[in-house]
Amino acid sequence: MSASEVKKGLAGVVADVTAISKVNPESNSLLYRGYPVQELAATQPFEAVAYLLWHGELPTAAQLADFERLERAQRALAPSTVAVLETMPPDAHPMDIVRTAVSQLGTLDDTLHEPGGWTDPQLDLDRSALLFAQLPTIIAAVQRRRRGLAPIPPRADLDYSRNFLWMTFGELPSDAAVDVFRVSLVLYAEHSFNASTFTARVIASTTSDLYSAVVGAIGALKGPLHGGANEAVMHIFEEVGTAANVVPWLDRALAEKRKIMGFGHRVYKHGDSRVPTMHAALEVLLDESGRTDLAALYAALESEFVARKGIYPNLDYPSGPAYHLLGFDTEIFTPLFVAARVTGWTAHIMEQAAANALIRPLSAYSGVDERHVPGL
Ligand SMILES: CC(=O)SCCNC(=O)CCNC(=O)[C@H](O)C(C)(C)COP(=O)(O)OP(=O)(O)OC[C@H]1O[C@@H](n2cnc3c(N)ncnc32)[C@H](O)[C@@H]1OP(=O)(O)O
Ligand SMILES: O=C([O-])CC(=O)C(=O)O
Repeated sequence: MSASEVKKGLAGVVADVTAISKVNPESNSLLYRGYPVQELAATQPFEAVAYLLWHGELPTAAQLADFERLERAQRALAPSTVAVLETMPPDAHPMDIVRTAVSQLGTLDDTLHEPGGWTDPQLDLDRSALLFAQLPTIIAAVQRRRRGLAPIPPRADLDYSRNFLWMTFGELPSDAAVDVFRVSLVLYAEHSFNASTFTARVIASTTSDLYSAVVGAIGALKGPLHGGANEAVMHIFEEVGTAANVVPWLDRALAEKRKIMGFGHRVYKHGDSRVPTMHAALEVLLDESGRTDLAALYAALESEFVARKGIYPNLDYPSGPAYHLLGFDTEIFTPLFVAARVTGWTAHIMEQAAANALIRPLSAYSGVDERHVPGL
């Protein structure tokens, strides 16, 4: 294997098949189990999208009701999970806290000790549902602790999106704002072999357990070239300040060869299929809040960067400011991505396990030629 054969970053490499989602950069479309993501975002509760990703079909009304009952019944954290959250330094990055909490959930799962329990398909489905139900409780508690506030217990009379916002803020925004949050979760849920999902599949391919694979995926998502970009976008807005500052700021940033967060994508080169839907959702919040300054800054940075580089916004560009306007701290944005993407990750972990081959590529050696320890 020579260095010239290397596909740096595995760019363009088809690593396996998947029936979970199809990203098509030519038609700028994204299908979850065959359904256009825009149609799901317009019509489905996030619970139904999770069900679709795991089972391959949208739930019937009875199946959705059963799943909602299960999800609502599992939201409360074990006292030991609450204790783990409380021992973490309050100023630790929320992604590190969430990663640690998921790892701790793995230690509570006795079925991992059963013969074959690590990769049992039914147990993996149960574990996926548990993570789905508990991540909002964990993330809301982390957000509140950052503000010196006690956690708010989950409310079984509220659906997933409403309960998440309730546990975080102790009040509910307008129905329109709740819907923006739901739309963001649907759009973030799944995106084929992105870096965090591929990480999860690599870990699953060793026949390790689902919690370990999700912990690894969280680590991969944290990076600003991937999920961490939604947080980084907000830092950029803060740094630029106003729409009038965009041109001089961009002159400097590009001269320094900085990456502008929230723009560019490995697969989509003509725009991200999810951005128009998320941008429309963001506009609802911009209108509600009267934040014409942020709307102007958003538009100015986008048009100036696209004009100069021909590189388009990705989903993190509209999601970052949307989460800001919903009231989340910037450091909580990527954990929100975790809560959404755990659905896709776990669907992929189960798909990998069902038709497994150890993922172990080759490398081209570029070190020194063979040599020998002196004196031998
Ligand atoms: C939900 C998600 O995870 S979406 C991705 C979120 N990540 C970001 O928003 C981070 C900013 N974007 C980037 O860093 C990149 O666009 C990536 C990592 C997402 C994709 O990268 P790749 O497919 O590897 O493209 P690559 O980095 O090679 O970019 C190609 C060229 O465009 C430039 N480029 C790409 N994105 C950007 C950007 N956001 N700002 C400035 N230049 C950029 C690169 O510098 C490179 O230029 P060069 O050919 O002169 O060296
Ligand atoms: O597909 C990717 O490489 C990154 C991305 O947009 C996602 O994970 O949603």
